[in-house]
Formats: sequence, C-alpha cells, structure tokens
Amino acid sequence: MTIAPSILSANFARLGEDVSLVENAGIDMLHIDIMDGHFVPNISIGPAVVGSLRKVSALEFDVHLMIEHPEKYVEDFVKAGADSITIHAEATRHLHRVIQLIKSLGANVGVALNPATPLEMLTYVLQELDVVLLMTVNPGFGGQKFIQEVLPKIVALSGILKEVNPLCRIEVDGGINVETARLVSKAGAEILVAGAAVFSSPDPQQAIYDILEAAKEEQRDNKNKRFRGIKQ
Ligand SMILES: O=C(CO)[C@H](O)[C@H](O)COP(=O)(O)O
Ligand SMILES: [Fe+2]
Repeated sequence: MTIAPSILSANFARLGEDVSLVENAGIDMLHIDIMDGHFVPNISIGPAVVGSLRKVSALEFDVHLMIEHPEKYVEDFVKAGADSITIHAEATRHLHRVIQLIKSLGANVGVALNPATPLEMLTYVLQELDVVLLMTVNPGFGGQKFIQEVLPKIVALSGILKEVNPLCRIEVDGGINVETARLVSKAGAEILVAGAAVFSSPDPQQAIYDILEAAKEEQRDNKNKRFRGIKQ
C-alpha cells in the first residue's frame, strides 16, 4: 500500500519545505499534478518546477499529466526527473503511441481514466501498463468530494488485472481521506493519492500515517476474511 501526497494542495510559496515534511513521514512517492487549462479548467506547474524539486527530493515522482497533446511534453518531464508518467486516455488520439514513447524514455507508464470513462478504453493497452489511475473526482482541482460510483470500477479493474497484468497497480486520485481510503483499499486500490487531506491538515505527517493505517487495516481484514472463507 502506497500513499502519494499530491502537492496540488501544498503551499507553493514554500514547496520545498512542504515536500521535505511529507518525505520525512516515510513515504516513497510524491504525486505531481500538471494542468494545462485545456484538458482541465485549471493551470498548475510545468517541467521547471519538477526539475527544481528533483534537486531537493529523492522520492519517486509520480507525474499526472492532465494536458492535451501529452506526447509533446513527456520527454521534458522525464528529463526534469519524473519516474513515472501518467497520461489521460481522454487526452490523446494516439494512446498506444504515447505509451510506447514513455516506455522508450525509461519511465514507468500509467494511464488515467476520468470517472465517466469506461474501463474498455484500456482493453488493448492494459498489458503495457505499470499503473492504471482511476480518478475518483473529475480532474482539475484539489479538495473535491470523492465520487462513490467509481468503487465498482476499481473492483472490476482489479479482477481484470489479475488475469491480464498482475503486476499493474491500481492508483486512485481525488477525495481520499481516512474514510474513503478504507473503501478504495477494500475495492482493490494500491496507490492512494491524497492532497487536501494531507496538506490542509494541521499535521500532514499524522494525516499520512492515519490514511495509511486505515487503508492497511482494510487490506488485512480482507485477507483474514478470505483466509476464513467469508464471502466479501
Ligand atoms: O489530480 C488531481 C486533481 O485533478 C489531484 O491529484 C487530486 O485532486 C488530489 O487532491 P485531493 O486529494 O485534494 O482531492
Ligand atoms: Fe492527480
């Protein structure tokens, strides 16, 4: 189970300090949201900021591109220090080609789906992926309410991946807190992005710990029930 704090809700006037704070909580992965004002109605940061953070952090950088024409920019983000690049299936006409491009640059590759986008979009690329990111809010802003309807989608994807790509991990993004972490963990998510619940908390390190514990508790319960043969 991995908690990836999203810096979208950090204080951009002291971004390095906020990243160090969560890094010192013992996390492995940092989620970096890139928005272009076209694919989503908001603008965030570009490769220069990713490059600056790379100099001060050893975390795995999970770069979530909410941009049109991602093929134009993936190389810049990998050069800036992205370890994994996630593009939106809705944002390109050439999904297979962009996936190959990201792999050729040596980064892990993920594809994100908006809440209304069916899993079938990924049928012919699933074997190529390290991560599928299921959005649990409509992308564009931090601090939104979790969309419950995505839960059966997580369950369905989890079943499909067991058959076709067991190493591919399910990431969820949007509205994750202690309560929703339990729900997505039970459904099969393994990477939980959390922005507002971490950085808007008075104690971000404690918030990370609480979310992680809630998610792990749910995982343990699931395993125990399976062991005892109790139907979920
Ligand atoms: O991709 C995103 C928004 O498009 C963010 O990663 C996401 O919203 C995280 O923020 P929060 O946990 O506050 O919902
Ligand atoms: Fe994100």
